[in-house]
Amino acid sequence: MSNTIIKTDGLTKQFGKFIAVNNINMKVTQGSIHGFVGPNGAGKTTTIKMLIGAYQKTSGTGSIAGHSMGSIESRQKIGYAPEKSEFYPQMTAIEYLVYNGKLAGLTEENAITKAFELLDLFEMTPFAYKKPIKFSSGMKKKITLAQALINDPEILILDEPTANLDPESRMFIIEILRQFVKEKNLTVLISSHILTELELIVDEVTLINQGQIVLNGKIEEIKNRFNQGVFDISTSDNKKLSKQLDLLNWIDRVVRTDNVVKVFTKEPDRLKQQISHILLDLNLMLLMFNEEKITLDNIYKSVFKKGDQQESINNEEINEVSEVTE
Ligand SMILES: Nc1ncnc2c1ncn2[C@@H]1O[C@H](COP(=O)(O)OP(=O)(O)OP(=O)(O)O)[C@@H](O)[C@H]1O
Repeated sequence: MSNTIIKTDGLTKQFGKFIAVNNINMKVTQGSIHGFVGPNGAGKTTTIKMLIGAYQKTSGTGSIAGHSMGSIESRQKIGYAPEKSEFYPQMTAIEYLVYNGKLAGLTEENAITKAFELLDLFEMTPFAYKKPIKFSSGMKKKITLAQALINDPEILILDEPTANLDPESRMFIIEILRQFVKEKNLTVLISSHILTELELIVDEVTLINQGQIVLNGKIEEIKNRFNQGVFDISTSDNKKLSKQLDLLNWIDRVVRTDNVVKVFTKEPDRLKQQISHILLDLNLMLLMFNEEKITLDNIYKSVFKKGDQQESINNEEINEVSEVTE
């Protein structure tokens, strides 16, 4: 049984006449890593700022762990790391973390203990008494994340946490997040315009474009929905196999190359069920049978291509794809 910890209903934000976030329905499951993905200007930061209570909504509702978005109770549940942190020029890393810990309601003693624990976790202990303003972007990002974790939040909201980082720092941060989710049942909402790196860690995803949600759901369900039904098959006689498959009206296309028969079908399960009978009838030996797995990146590309053609996707379609199982 999974619970929804973040939920929005018709959430909307207008800046003057411009609708930055347009009537979005979004669900995030407790204990999941949820990718919030869309191109630049899609409305990710605006949505996040409403969720953390930094922006007033124009209309709609949002709840965080059962509390109204923006309320003190909801804010206490959240740790937030902005895309770019502002550091006070004179503050050292430890002072910055303790200051933020106290702002989040910790006693000085607890804030100090927690700050040193987090510096250790992010391998930043040697820099405790140095000033973050002078750090590299990777080091600044680690301090920003440590700040977001200082009050042991239930929900961590990260705006572009790995933007402008080298691959090693990205993997380091991703690993720490993975560890936290596993150990503390933390829910993580990560916004990014790059899907490939998120693909490794996210359980769920929301795709947003031009202020509207295009897709919201669990990765496996989404992948199944977009399942292409493309198979690579190799047998002792590929010519014979492709001739036979070509005769079947539920097979859309068969392409034979030297070693492989590529098969396209809208009925992938039927092919999986029947392939052994087909081979037996033809007296063929199976050498390879692979279903091409669709990547999240391909889904992203196909969804945004569709979005471009349609300008926007209407609400009925959004409801059809908004299915994070409760
Ligand atoms: N304070 C504001 N006043 C007016 N327009 C704004 C304001 N903040 C954001 N916008 C506009 O709202 C839209 C969504 O911006 P937002 O920053 O939420 O996008 P984003 O998906 O986070 O993009 P990025 O990945 O570039 O950060 C953009 O067109 C942006 O120009």
